[in-house]
Amino acid sequence: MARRDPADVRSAREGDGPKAQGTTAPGRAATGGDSRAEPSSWASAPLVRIRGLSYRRGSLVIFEDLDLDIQRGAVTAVMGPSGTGKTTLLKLITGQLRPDAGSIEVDGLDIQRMDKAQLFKLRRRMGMLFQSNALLTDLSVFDNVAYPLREHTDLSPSMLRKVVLLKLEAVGLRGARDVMPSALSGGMARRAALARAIALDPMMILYDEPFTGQDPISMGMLIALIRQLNDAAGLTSIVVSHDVRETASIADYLYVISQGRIIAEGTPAQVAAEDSEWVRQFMDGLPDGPVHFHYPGPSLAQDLRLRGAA
Ligand SMILES: Nc1ncnc2c1ncn2[C@@H]1O[C@H](COP(=O)(O)OP(=O)(O)OP(=O)(O)O)[C@@H](O)[C@H]1O
Repeated sequence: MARRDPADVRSAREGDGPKAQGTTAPGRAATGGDSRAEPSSWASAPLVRIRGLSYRRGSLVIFEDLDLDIQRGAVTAVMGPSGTGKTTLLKLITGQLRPDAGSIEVDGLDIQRMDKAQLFKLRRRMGMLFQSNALLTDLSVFDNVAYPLREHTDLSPSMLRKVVLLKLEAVGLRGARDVMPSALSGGMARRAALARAIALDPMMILYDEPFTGQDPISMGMLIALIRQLNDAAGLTSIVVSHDVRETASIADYLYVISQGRIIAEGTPAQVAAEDSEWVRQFMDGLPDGPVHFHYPGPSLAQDLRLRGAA
């Protein structure tokens, strides 16, 4: 797959990229026909720039020669079937995993060249919302949000209190500050974790499956919140998800990943108009298609024969 430079990405967004028609292999599709305006901030260098990324787990190829940009000020969604490597991508961006090949730059810094101390410093500028929320169960909502501030700043108690209350206000949980995590609903727990993720005013926030396990009301609140926080706080957001409709509703730009490669990218309207069978299977939730139901392995007959022989 040819590598792109930012001009190619902009070109794809503007709809003049090559359009893959009914591909039978996962090729990248940059599609056209969108009317959504491109934020002016996208003109500057991307906040995250990934080039030629390859990553394996044993013999399993997770990414192969992947190029991807996260534009400043935008909500970028990375979507794809379960097990396709979305969480792995977030771990690579935050330097928790090291690529086998390729480069990952965050805010102009090559994370492979950073030592541990530099990585920790960079990670403080990135808020992460985990699938599990990772709230500290022995601490109240207030103290969970205060935790990173106590760890990483010298704020006075009164200033710290103000910051925590403002973060809780932003997610609608100021009134629940004394509640313990075990007494929170799933949606409230996710919002408390979000308040903690923004406690240190990160430049970027990474959401790992933020809508999983949420009822429709909580999901609606989260969708609105992700967009509002991004725009009001001047954040850059990466949303990793397989919830197609919800994610597309707030994203400025989408990447669809399958089998280690980007199979489509563009604005939600551009990706929705894409007609390759790989993209359609994912976007329309089709059980049959190029992504197979069965995990790769020997045929059933072979396996049964082997078992019989054992
Ligand atoms: N620690 C690990 N050791 C070995 N393989 C792993 C490990 N973590 C993840 N994998 C494998 O890497 C692949 C990508 O996993 P990852 O969790 O990134 O996928 P995902 O797209 O986030 O999935 P989901 O949508 O289900 O959360 C999967 O096949 C998974 O089994």
